[in-house]
Parts: sequence; structure tokens; C-alpha cells
Amino acid sequence: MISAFYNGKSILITGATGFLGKVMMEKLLRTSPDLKVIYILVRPKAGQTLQQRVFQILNSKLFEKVKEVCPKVHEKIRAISADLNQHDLAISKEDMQELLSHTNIIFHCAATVRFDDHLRHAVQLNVTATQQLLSIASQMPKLEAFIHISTAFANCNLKHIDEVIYPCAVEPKKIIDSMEWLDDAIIDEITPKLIGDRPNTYTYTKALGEMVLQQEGGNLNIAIIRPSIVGATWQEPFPGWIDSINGPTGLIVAAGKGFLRSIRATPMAVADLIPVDLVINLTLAVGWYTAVHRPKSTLIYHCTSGNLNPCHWGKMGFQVLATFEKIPFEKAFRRPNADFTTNNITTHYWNAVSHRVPAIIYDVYLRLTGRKPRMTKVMNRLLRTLSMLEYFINRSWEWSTYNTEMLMSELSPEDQRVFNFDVRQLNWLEYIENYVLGVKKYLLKEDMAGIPEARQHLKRLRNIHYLFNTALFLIAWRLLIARSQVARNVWFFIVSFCYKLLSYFRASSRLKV
Ligand SMILES: CCCCCCCCCCCCCCCCCCCCCC(=O)SCCNC(=O)CCNC(=O)[C@H](O)C(C)(C)COP(=O)(O)OP(=O)(O)OC[C@H]1O[C@@H](n2cnc3c(N)ncnc32)[C@H](O)[C@@H]1OP(=O)(O)O
Ligand SMILES: NC(=O)C1=CN([C@@H]2O[C@H](COP(=O)(O)OP(=O)(O)OC[C@H]3O[C@@H](n4cnc5c(N)ncnc54)[C@H](OP(=O)(O)O)[C@@H]3O)[C@@H](O)[C@H]2O)C=CC1
Repeated sequence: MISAFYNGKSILITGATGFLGKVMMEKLLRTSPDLKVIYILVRPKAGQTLQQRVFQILNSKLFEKVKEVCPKVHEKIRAISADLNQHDLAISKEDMQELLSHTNIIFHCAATVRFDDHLRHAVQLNVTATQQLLSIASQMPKLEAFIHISTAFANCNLKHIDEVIYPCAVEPKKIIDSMEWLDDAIIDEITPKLIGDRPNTYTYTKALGEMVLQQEGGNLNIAIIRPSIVGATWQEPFPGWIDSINGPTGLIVAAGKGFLRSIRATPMAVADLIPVDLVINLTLAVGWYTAVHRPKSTLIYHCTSGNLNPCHWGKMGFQVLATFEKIPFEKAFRRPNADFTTNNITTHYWNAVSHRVPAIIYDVYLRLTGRKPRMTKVMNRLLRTLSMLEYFINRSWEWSTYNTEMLMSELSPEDQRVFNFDVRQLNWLEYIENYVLGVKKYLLKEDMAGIPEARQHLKRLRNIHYLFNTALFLIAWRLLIARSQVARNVWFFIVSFCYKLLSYFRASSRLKV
């Protein structure tokens, strides 16, 4: 039913070149190959034209299955040049006309997901662009539904979060206006006051974006999806696909490569991870439901795992490390051996001992061998990233999922199978193993044939580690003996004790003979 609904439709996706957007395009084309067209708003980037960007995406591994059911996949995608930072999204008049007269469904995924973005930029993308898209949508006579991707953390200042829009203290319109005339220095000064008890500009501006939808949605048929931490694919088009370094993925890479050795986290806090294919299945089901059933008010759908099938950071971390044993990453800096710390003192200690000192030693080695030092820079970046993610791994939230469960019960058995978003069926250990494998294959692009060499490399690192520790111990001990009478006495006591023990065993073995 859902697949049939999208056939013949013209669908507009923003953020189609992003992590969620690509999985959405893939699923739409695979399950509804007779859809009319997918318009995607794309900006030229990294020296590539729009066409080159789209070509690269459609020819990636993710789209291999699609081509079996929809060989003319290139013809189904119509890339439209746009920049969500610009007025009217910088869409040309002709393109705008085409969008206005044909679009049936909008999926608004584009956003800045950086936690450290300047408030002006985050407001522009996550609030003003949403406002502009709404205004464009309101001029589309054939529009059936406007689906907005928000985040479950938009209200992370609360502990229990319902499927409702929570107001922010300052109206989004006032924030948008003020960003136009305030200079950067003043914005920097007021940012902490505006974001209040939220941890960053991202969560704050996503909450403002929701308010804009509520206030300026007019008669549009709107729904909001709030996913939690989106991870690699669970099942479709194949397990473990990921190409984004955001969220836990960056830390999995850092741990697997041996950079990350300790992380401040609460092992019993809920790791509210959700596979990207499950998020997309829910989003497409919501698109269908919103267009066909036209609910009276804007429905919000939490796409989270914590209340139906919870997994904790401790369990997740353990399984990640266990997978590294089986499937090591190539060219690791140190053996993967990360651990959780739970308070400030131990965190500072392990950051110094396990992160900063090895980086300095390695940089000295690089200098001595005539190369450019770089490890301290890498470590500083990692520590900064950790400090930004820590907020999310030391707390648990409760999200109610009434609307999501209601929608599940509305689907036919066939739709429940094809657009499965029932997180209760997910086996975490299996999922995490596939996730780590996917990071190695699809993100790091490492060949599985390199695993024996990676194992050898880890063995060498272990031997270097033992050698280094023994040398360090002997040097420290030698220095201590030279300076302290007590240490000297202890040392002589141990040596004479060992000597006596040895003589005793020798004598008793001679007696037996
Ligand atoms: C027992 C112990 C076991 C241990 C095992 C360990 C695992 C188990 C524990 C796991 C705990 C997990 C906790 C997760 C909590 C997530 C909560 C999310 C909640 C909200 C979710 C949402 O609602 S929303 C989406 C989330 N939003 C983000 O999660 C953005 C965050 N992040 C940033 O805000 C910026 O990242 C930040 C940080 C400013 C740095 O910023 P930064 O500037 O220092 O670094 P960048 O990120 O820009 O990039 C750095 C370099 O990676 C390159 N790179 C980029 N993509 C690439 C690609 N695809 N392939 C190759 N390389 C790629 C890039 O090209 C750069 O390289 P280069 O410099 O050489 O060009
Ligand atoms: N990933 C996650 O863990 C979670 C994500 N979400 C939400 O899901 C949505 C998608 O996130 P995700 O796919 O991970 O993010 P990505 O960063 O992977 O993708 C962001 C997309 O937005 C586009 N974009 C950014 N700036 C502009 C611009 N100025 N003009 C045009 N397009 C632009 C990007 O285009 P380009 O390729 O040109 O940069 C890209 O296609 C977001 O709304 C996010 O808030 C919610 C919860 C968790």
C-alpha cells in the first residue's frame, strides 16, 4: 500500500546528499520504482558540479540493489541547484516553477548537524530555511504532505519528552530577525543565554525549527519525525552500511584505530541508537499516513529505541571492543583498548596518560625521524569531540512513542514487513557487530583481505607496548634506588629473598635425587 502510494508521485527531498537523505532515496526507488520523479535540492560542493555529485551517489555501493529493480535510476532523480543559506533557497525561477506545479510530498532532511556551529549559521539552516521551505510549500497546489526531520534531542533539556512541540523562551521570528542585524561578537555573547540548559546550538535551533512549523505551517499537512542517534543500517539494503562520521561512528573509528583509550560515560545510561533504515521506513510510512489520513493536527513521531528495546553504553562499548578482536582495523596507532571513566579526576588522569602523553612521544619520534609531527593535533581534536559528545553519553531520556506505535498498528502486515520500524525486533549484539564491520568496509574502505596483516600489526604493537612498559619500569626503579635508602633496602630485601628461595628449591631438588 505504501509502495503503491509513492508510485506516480513527485517527491522533493532536501538534504538528499546527506546520510539519511541517501538512504531515503534508495528505499523510495527500490520500493516504488514507478514514482514519477525525485527532486533533490543540491549545492555544488568540493569542486564537483551537481551532476557529478548525483552521479557519484547513484553509482555507490548503496544503490547497487536499486539498479536491479529500477535500471533507469538516473532518470528518476532531478537535481535542482539550491543553497539553503540563501534567500529563496537560491532556486532559479524555472526550477521553482517546476517544483511549485508538480511536488506532491516534501521530505525536509537538510540541516547543519554540527554541535559547534555558530548560532547565526545554525539559525539560517535549521530555522530560516525551514521557514522559507514552508512558504514555498504553501504555494504548491498538489502538495499532500510536508514531512520534517527533527531530532529527539531538540528538547534534551527535559528528562521525559512527549510527542508534542515544546516552546522556546524567545520566539523564532525574533531570533531570525536579530540574526540579521546583530554582529558576531554580540551573538557569541548571547548564545549561552539563548540556548539555556541545552548543550549546543544544534539542539536549540532544531527546537526553534519545530516552533516555526507549528506557527507558520498554515493549512499544510505537516508531520515531524524525531530520531535519536542514527546509526548504520540494520537490514536494508544490506546490514552495516554507513558513510557518516557523526555520532558514535567517529568514536568507533577512533577506538578501532587505537586513538581513543578512555571516554567519560555512564555505562548504565541508555544508548538510544536507532538504525538509519528503520528511521527511513518510519518516515516513508508517516509520509503515506499524513497524505492519506490527513490528521487534524501536526503529529510528532519519536523514532527511538530506549523505551521498547533499551541498550546501554556499557554493553555497546563491550561489543564494539569484542568486534575489534575479530575484525581489526588497519594501521592502528595503538591496540584498541578503550574504557569508560566516570568522574572528572579519572577522566583528566586518563586523558593525560592515555591520550596526550602517547601523542607527544609519537610526535617526538616523528621529529627525530625527520617527519612532521601530527599526533598532538589529532588528539586535541579527539578530546574536543569527546567533550561535545559527553553530554549525550552520561544521561538517559524517556521518549513516549504513542504516535509511532499507533502508526505501526495502522499498517497492513505487508507494509509492516516492507517498511519495518519495529525496533523490538533488533538484536543489539548482532547489529553492533555489523555496524563495526560496516564502518571498516564502507566508511574506512578497508579490504577484508587485509585482516591478517592488521592482526600482525596489532601483535607488533603489543610487543612494543610490553617492551616500552618494561623499559619504563626499569628506568623508574633505577632512579628510585639511586635516590632513596628505603627503595634500596626494599630492593636488597627482594633480591636476597629471591636468592634464598632459589637456593632452597635447588637444595630440595638435590635431596630428592
Ligand atoms: C568500553 C569502551 C568502548 C569504546 C568504544 C567506542 C564506541 C562506543 C561509545 C560511543 C559513544 C558515542 C556517543 C555518541 C553521542 C552522539 C550524540 C548525538 C545526539 C544528537 C543526534 C542528532 O540529533 S544529530 C546528528 C549528530 N550530529 C553529530 O553527531 C555531529 C557531531 N559532530 C560535530 O559537531 C563535529 O564533528 C565536532 C565534534 C564539532 C568536531 O568537529 P571537527 O571540525 O573537529 O571535525 P569534523 O567532524 O568536521 O571532521 C573530522 C574529520 O573527519 C572527516 N570526515 C568527515 N566525514 C567523513 C567521512 N564520511 N569519511 C571519512 N572522513 C570523514 C573530515 O573530513 C575531517 O577531516 P579533515 O579535517 O582531514 O578534513
Ligand atoms: N545523523 C543523526 O544522528 C541524526 C540526524 N537527525 C536529523 O536528520 C537530518 C539529516 O541528518 P544527516 O543526514 O545525518 O545529516 P548530514 O550532515 O549527513 O546531511 C545534511 C544534508 O543537508 C544538506 N545541507 C546542509 N547545508 C545545506 C545548504 N546550505 N544548502 C543545501 N543543502 C544543505 C547537506 O548537503 P551537502 O551534502 O551539500 O553538505 C546534506 O545533504 C537532519 O535534519 C538532522 O537534524 C536527527 C537525529 C539524529
